[in-house]
Amino acid sequence: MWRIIAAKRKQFEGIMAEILTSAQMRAVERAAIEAGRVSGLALMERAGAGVVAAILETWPALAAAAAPPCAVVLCGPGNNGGDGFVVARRLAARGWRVATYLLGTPERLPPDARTNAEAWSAAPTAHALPAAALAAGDWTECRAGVVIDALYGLGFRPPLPAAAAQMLATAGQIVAAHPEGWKRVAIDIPSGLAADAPPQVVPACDLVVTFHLEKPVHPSLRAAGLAVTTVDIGL
Ligand SMILES: NC(=O)C1=CN([C@@H]2O[C@H](COP(=O)(O)OP(=O)(O)OC[C@H]3O[C@@H](n4cnc5c(N)ncnc54)[C@H](O)[C@@H]3O)[C@@H](O)[C@H]2O)[C@@H](O)CC1
Ligand SMILES: [K+]
Repeated sequence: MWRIIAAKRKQFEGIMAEILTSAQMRAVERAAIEAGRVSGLALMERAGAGVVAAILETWPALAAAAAPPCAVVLCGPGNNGGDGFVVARRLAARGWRVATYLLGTPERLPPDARTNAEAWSAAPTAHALPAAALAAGDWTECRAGVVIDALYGLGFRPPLPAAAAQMLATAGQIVAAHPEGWKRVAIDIPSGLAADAPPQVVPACDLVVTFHLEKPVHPSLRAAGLAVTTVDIGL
């Protein structure tokens, strides 16, 4: 009897070990950085590289298309936005047509995100109305592409600001105009959802790419039919 309970408990702990809360994930990252095993910047580079690899693995036809695909990258004010700038730089290096839209100002980005914003563009632009700038972009000729949601990740606390909701809605219109060719990818967590709680509403998204281990929100997203990929960033 006790052996069965002990075995069940071990099994339960095994399942639990596959998920980290946002605080646990931050603690793992901090420990790796403080031990000198990796820098925050290197982790961000691995995260962005992992997102690009997941995109190419999920949709190989995008990379094989005759015309270069497009990427619309929505970057938020924190390190999730920093991941977005890494993705932008890496997709552009592959010949994709890439545009970034920053919610916030480059000067107020945290250091690693700012470094990547500047590596992407010597003069990263802040749009007073990112959704309006996004709507003004002409994507009609671009039959294949991705919208990258890098607005908020582990640091998000609801509610979603209206400006962010507008950016997601406007980007959603680009995807809706090309139902076959464009995909939506969320970095770490679809923006508007809290990492540590089941979602109230499951957003439209074709792929969620998270890092190291899933967070409490991810199993519910998978259960709702969303594809969730976990990338090893060497932690
Ligand atoms: N070096 C690092 O710290 C790494 C971070 N990673 C990425 O960084 C993310 C976490 O970064 P952060 O901790 O900066 O958090 P986020 O980028 O998720 O967001 C934090 C920012 O959003 C703002 N914010 C949160 N909720 C808001 C609301 N309701 N209204 C308005 N503003 C709001 C905060 O004030 C802050 O400016 C992860 O999800 C992951 O994508 C990965 O790149 C791995 C390495
Ligand atoms: K996100």
